[in-house]
Formats: sequence, structure tokens, C-alpha cells
Amino acid sequence: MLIHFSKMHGLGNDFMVIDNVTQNIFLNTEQIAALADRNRGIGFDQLLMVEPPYDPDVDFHYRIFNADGSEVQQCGNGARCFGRFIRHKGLSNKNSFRVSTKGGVISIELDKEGLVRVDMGEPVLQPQAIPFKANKQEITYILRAEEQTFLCGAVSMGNPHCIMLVDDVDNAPVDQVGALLTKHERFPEAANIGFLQIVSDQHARLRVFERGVGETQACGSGACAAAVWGMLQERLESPARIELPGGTLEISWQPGQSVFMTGEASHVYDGQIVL
Ligand SMILES: N[C@H](CCC[C@H](N)C(=O)O)C(=O)O
Repeated sequence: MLIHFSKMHGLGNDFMVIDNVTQNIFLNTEQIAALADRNRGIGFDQLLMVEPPYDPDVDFHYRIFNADGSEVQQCGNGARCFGRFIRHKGLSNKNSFRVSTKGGVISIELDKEGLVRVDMGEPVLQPQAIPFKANKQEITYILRAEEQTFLCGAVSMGNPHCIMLVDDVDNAPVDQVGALLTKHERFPEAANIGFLQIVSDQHARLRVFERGVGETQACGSGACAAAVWGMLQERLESPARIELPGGTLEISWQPGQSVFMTGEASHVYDGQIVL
């Protein structure tokens, strides 16, 4: 099977992007994990598949697979690259697209300065819908693991996020605590673990241990979830600059409305591989 693909990244969160509108590629979990391998495969955090729409009022369908092969509901950095890819491949000459994902419909807009703005939909805070085990909805929950106690927020952007405050992201125990909490039994579908340092009322720093990957250089849905949690606690105001190791995203949100994420999307190369 010959696969044409593009290698892209959103602030260093990197992707293999496959046009499954003009191709008809099926990859199983093992094949995706092998392609994700940075020594023996293409190497990526997520595989993104562009598919024809299943619904007349969207332009495309968007499937997302983590490096471990698991299919997930949302990928914010991937959405910006998805929009850039559509134009790069000439799959549409529009500048804005409605795209369905497992986690709901998002809107992607390419702006004149080369940035990409995504309407990520409304954040989900109701525990059962995240999903997160809790007796009632709170802004902050107490999680216990291995004799440690963590104060965390739980927010879904279509995919589940657990966020905690830290004094200094550079010294946050991302690998150790991320690995401990990503599969916490209160997150039945696992979770992305965000470590958030508030710098000012419109600026924060964030590192994310991603479900199915580990720490990435940036996590778009994680930046959205962390910004929402910061705004709910009135520690952040909208719009907020969320600074990740790979770069900065602008996140805007008002309660009851969609979260908007604006940032770069980069094309690295086009390639092909025979499986
Ligand atoms: N690891 C995430 C999917 C990718 C999210 C991230 N790359 C983004 O930019 O939102 C999950 O399992 O929910």
C-alpha cells in the first residue's frame, strides 16, 4: 500500500497527515504505532486523517490517532495543521471549513497573517461527559494517587484534560506525575495532564503530558482546557496567551460560548511510504 502524506507541526506537536479524500488508506493500531516510532518509522505525536464529510453541513471529517494507535476525539494543534493541509493539497479553495471529529464539529479559519483560528466548541465541565468520576461538578477536585494528593481541574474539549497549578513549569514533575495521573481510575478513558503556571492575568505557561503519547512540545486542546480552568478560577482573563515549550497560543473564551484558539501551523515536507 503506497501512502502519500505530509509531515506537519503545530508549535512542535508533530503530525503525519494523510489525505483520505483522494486516497483510501486503512491503518490498524499496530501500523499506526510503527509509523509513529521516531527511530523505525516516520515519527509523530499524532496521525491525522482528512476524510470526506459524513454530514452535509460540514466540509470534511477529521480523525486523530495518538502515537500508541489509540483514536481520540480532538486535537487542537492538529486542527490548525488540518486547515493548512486542506489548502496545501488543494482540497478546497475556501479559507474556512467546518470539520466533524469524534468529539464534535469545529470550525477552522486561515487568516491573512498565516495564523489559523479554530472554534473548538464549548468546554465540557459536567463530570460524566468528560468522563471523570465525581459526585458533583466542581472547579477543583482532589485526586489521590500513590499516597500523594493533587488539586486538579477536569475539562473536556472533546478529549479529557486534568490540569493542576504549579509555581514553575520548568521544574514541574511532568513525566512522573503525568504518567501517574494519565490513567487514574477516576478518568475511565484516561486523560491529558496539564501543568499550569499563572504568570499574569492574561499570560500563563503550560506543559502537557498527553494521553497516548507522553509530554509533547505543545497541546492545543490542553491549552484550551487549561485556559478555561484558569478563567473559571478568575486567575486568567480572556484572551489569554498560553505559552508552551513549543510556542504560544491565544485562547479566548466566555462562559456559555465556544473556546477560540489562534496559532501557527507549519508544513515540513511531503513524503510517501509503502507499507
Ligand atoms: N493526546 C490527546 C490527543 C491530541 C491532543 C493534542 N495534540 C492537541 O493539540 O490538542 C488525547 O489523547 O486526547
